[in-house]
Amino acid sequence: MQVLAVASEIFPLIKTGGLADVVGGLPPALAHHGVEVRTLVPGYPSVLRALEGTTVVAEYGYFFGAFCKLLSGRAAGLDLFVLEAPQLFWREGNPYSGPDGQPWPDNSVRFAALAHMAYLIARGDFGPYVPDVLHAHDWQAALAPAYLHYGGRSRPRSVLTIHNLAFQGQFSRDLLYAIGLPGDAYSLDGVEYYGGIGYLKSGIRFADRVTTVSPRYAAEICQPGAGMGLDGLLRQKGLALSGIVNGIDVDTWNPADDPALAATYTADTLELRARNKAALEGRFALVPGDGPLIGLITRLSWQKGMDIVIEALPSIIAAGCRVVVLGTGDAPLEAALAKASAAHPGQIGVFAGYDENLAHLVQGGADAILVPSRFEPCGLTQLYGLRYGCLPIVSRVGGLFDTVIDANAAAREQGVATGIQFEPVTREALEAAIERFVALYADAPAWRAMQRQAMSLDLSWTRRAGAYAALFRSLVEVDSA
Ligand SMILES: Nc1ncnc2c1ncn2[C@@H]1O[C@H](COP(=O)(O)OP(=O)(O)O[C@H]2O[C@H](CO)[C@@H](O)[C@H](O)[C@H]2O)[C@@H](O)[C@H]1O
Repeated sequence: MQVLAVASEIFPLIKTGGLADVVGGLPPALAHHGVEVRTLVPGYPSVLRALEGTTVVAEYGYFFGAFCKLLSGRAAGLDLFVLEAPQLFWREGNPYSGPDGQPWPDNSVRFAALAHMAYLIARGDFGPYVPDVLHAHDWQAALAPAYLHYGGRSRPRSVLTIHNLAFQGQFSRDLLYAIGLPGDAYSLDGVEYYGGIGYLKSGIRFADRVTTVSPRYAAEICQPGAGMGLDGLLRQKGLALSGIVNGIDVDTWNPADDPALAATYTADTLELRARNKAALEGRFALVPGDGPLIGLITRLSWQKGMDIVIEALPSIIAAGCRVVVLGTGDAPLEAALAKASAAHPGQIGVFAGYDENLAHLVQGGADAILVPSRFEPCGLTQLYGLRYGCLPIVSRVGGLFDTVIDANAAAREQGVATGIQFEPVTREALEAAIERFVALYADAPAWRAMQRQAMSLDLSWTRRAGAYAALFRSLVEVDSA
């Protein structure tokens, strides 16, 4: 079975967050289930530099206002289609925003072009390649099912995966013709969304199946609040909406063989983690010690609950913990963290930036990974934490709820506990969770047992990809029945 995926990020070529990990991790895992994936991505500089065995599939003098080529080739072991359109995508740095941190003003056109190219490939313009299923990720790709619909095509079937409902891609209605949609598409039952054009809304409306990245989040987004304006439409999808928990790349994230660590280790050699902890103390200029060390690896944003962490930092330090933060994002949160670090020298270390290797060292050296999100579709950092025996302290939402088993008395008795959950997302609840963490950590045999349990879980994409393969097959089998 052939699947055409389309997305704006793919690890290891271009990444701003978890979307890239998923888009890069799924294809090799789906191959084990007999599903061949080719992924269409924009021709960013980093993608074009990595592309090998390139062939030109098609060339357009004028495509969404730009000269463009559709390339095919391979990079980092992935089969790719690349939309090379220098006017739209030859921009270094963040794929969505300029050096001033503001979204590129032409994002509407850039990602409509991407989705439209996916549609052209999907409908068979570049045969013999014709996919059985089109799999679009997030708002940047979400117009593709709408193009299929307005192009009069019901095949191939389409799946939209929502990684984060907070990013919806809403643009002016004046763009309708410029992005190649007919006048009648602008209706409540079409692409219209609160007086504009909603890219994610269009994908939800027209995809045959909508998935999100955990069952709990799939249920949450059908409610007002977490539904962020789309809950009504999502409720209407009924059984066509489901949640599939993300896997992780267990080769890239493997404590037994991780070049970013000072010392590699397994569940049987957990004492070696101490060397990573020492390396982490060095990197973050912390006072060395045996006391509990909490790590955070995150976008600094409201979603991730960072304002609450900042409020709670004095009590977290007073409880005897040290904290390292690896994060980038909202300037006021970055400033507040720098201030907290200056107020608690040697206790709070902050690296305001993006550093993939340092993320691995945090997972390999910290005792716990804190993920206090207000909402979290799945979350990957807690999964990496489980794999590294860096036990997650998480809010009880979305994928965090689905993937961490709270260390309550019953769970500990049965030996299934893997972390700590708390609710609501408030300073008080977080502080109470930290108290529980400190007490659990002090009971070294119990802590070790939880670490071993966490590290024994199968979090691999190979396992999770089976659910996607089954979904794709169910769509194709309906057709051939
Ligand atoms: N400063 C930094 N330096 C280095 N690495 C950093 C970093 N900040 C973040 N990262 C990395 O970026 C990724 C973040 O992934 P998450 O899933 O936790 O959140 P994100 O909100 O980006 O993803 C969205 O999509 C994913 C994928 O579906 C969902 O899991 C999630 O809930 C949803 O919000 C991880 O690989 C993490 O290690």
